[in-house]
Formats: sequence, structure tokens, C-alpha cells
Amino acid sequence: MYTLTGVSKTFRARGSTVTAVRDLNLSIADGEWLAIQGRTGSGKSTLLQLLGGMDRPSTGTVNLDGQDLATMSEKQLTEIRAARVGFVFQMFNLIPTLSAIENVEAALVPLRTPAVQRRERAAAALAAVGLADRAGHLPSELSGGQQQRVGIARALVKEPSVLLADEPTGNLDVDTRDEILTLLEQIWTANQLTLVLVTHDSAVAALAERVAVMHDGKLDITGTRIG
Ligand SMILES: Nc1ncnc2c1ncn2[C@@H]1O[C@H](COP(=O)(O)OP(=O)(O)OP(=O)(O)O)[C@@H](O)[C@H]1O
Repeated sequence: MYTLTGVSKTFRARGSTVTAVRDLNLSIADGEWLAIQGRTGSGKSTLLQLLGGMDRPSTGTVNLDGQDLATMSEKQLTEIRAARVGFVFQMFNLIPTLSAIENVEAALVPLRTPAVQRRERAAAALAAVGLADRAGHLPSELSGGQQQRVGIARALVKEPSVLLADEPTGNLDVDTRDEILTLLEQIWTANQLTLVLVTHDSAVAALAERVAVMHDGKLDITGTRIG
């Protein structure tokens, strides 16, 4: 489980200082589905980066199962990201020159999984997202929804305990959005994942167990949905 205490994140760029996250306190239970809403620039992506150990807070602690990500070395953070946290992105972030199955396998390279097992696990992950018949296709040969399925398979293949999704349906039409949400819901239920999903879309947030709203770096956990 996550416990964030007094977390702030300040960026200094081009002579000015921006506080993206301000004095934030938040607990996320194991297996919870939390949606984070908020206007553009309110700090949602920054919060997700802090949860995933992709960045460290300027002040405060980001505790994941008793370990503070804020004080970990880069090597320790890399290990946490590789083994425990899956990421799903709005723009899919697939490697264009690799096939679907190679993109999924790539997630297992940092874990030093032997090549034969990598291939088997990647094939199983692609099958789990309904893409067994597209394993050899390049991203450019897949629809947006199919590319996001590959992105989800890549996040899941390492069997993470946490899935962090930043606007995972933001680049998809409404029907495809609903297919991807159904898939995420199935995966969340089947794998008992902790799912934190950033979205502008109230229809997406409505599926979550709890909704937190960010305003100018502050988090309001009233369960209120906006949009
Ligand atoms: N690396 C950075 N350097 C400087 N400022 C940054 C950096 N990353 C984010 N910011 C600033 O922090 C604030 C919060 O940004 P963030 O991307 O977290 O917002 P967001 O709510 O995710 O926005 P969006 O919905 O548009 O993605 C913004 O004012 C942004 O300009």
C-alpha cells in the first residue's frame, strides 16, 4: 500500500519555480482503484510519476509497502519500476521498430528473464489482452485500441502489484475507450492490482472505487467527480 505524507514537488525551469504538487497526504490501499481527475496543469501526471518512482518529491515521503521511494537510490528505484510498477500511457509509447510481442518482451529484459520465458510470458500477456493473432505486427500496423492493448500487455507481463495509467483512453474514440476500460476492469479484478488512473473523463473516473480531484497541486479526496 501507498502512504504519501507531506509530499510537494517543485520544478525550477527558466528562472521560475512551479509547484506541481503541494503538501499532499494520501493513502492508497492494496487492490484499490483510484481515479485522479483535475484540470490540465493541476499536477496529476507529476503525482503519478512520484507514485511510480520516476521522480522524487522535493519534500515528503512516498512510502510503498514500507519503503520510502523519496530516499531510494536510482538503482533501487529502477528495480522497483522494473519489477513492481506497470505504466500505461496516453500515447501508448511503443517502440515503433519492434513487433507487438517484442515490445511486450522488452519489459522483461531489466528483470533478466531468460529469452525463452520472455517469449512465453509475452505471448501469454498478448493473449490475455486479446491480441494473440497480432504478435508479429508492428505498432504502425495496429489500430489505436490494439496499440493500447499491447501497452497494457507490456505493463502486465512483469506481474506488477501496481498499475499506473496516465489518460490511457485519452487518444481513443468512445467505443474503443469503453473496450479498453472493460479490459482494464477485468485485469484489475483478476490480478488484484492497485490501479491509479489519471483522467479528464468523468465517465472513466466513474468506474473507479474512489476519485481524487487535483486543484493546483492540492488533492481533494471527497469522492466528487468533475466534468
Ligand atoms: N519537468 C518539468 N519542469 C518544469 N515544470 C514542470 C515539469 N513537469 C511538470 N511541470 C509543471 O508542473 C505543473 C503540473 O504539471 P502536470 O503535467 O503534472 O499536470 P497535469 O495535471 O498532468 O496536466 P495535463 O492534464 O495537461 O497532463 C504544470 O504547471 C507544469 O508546467
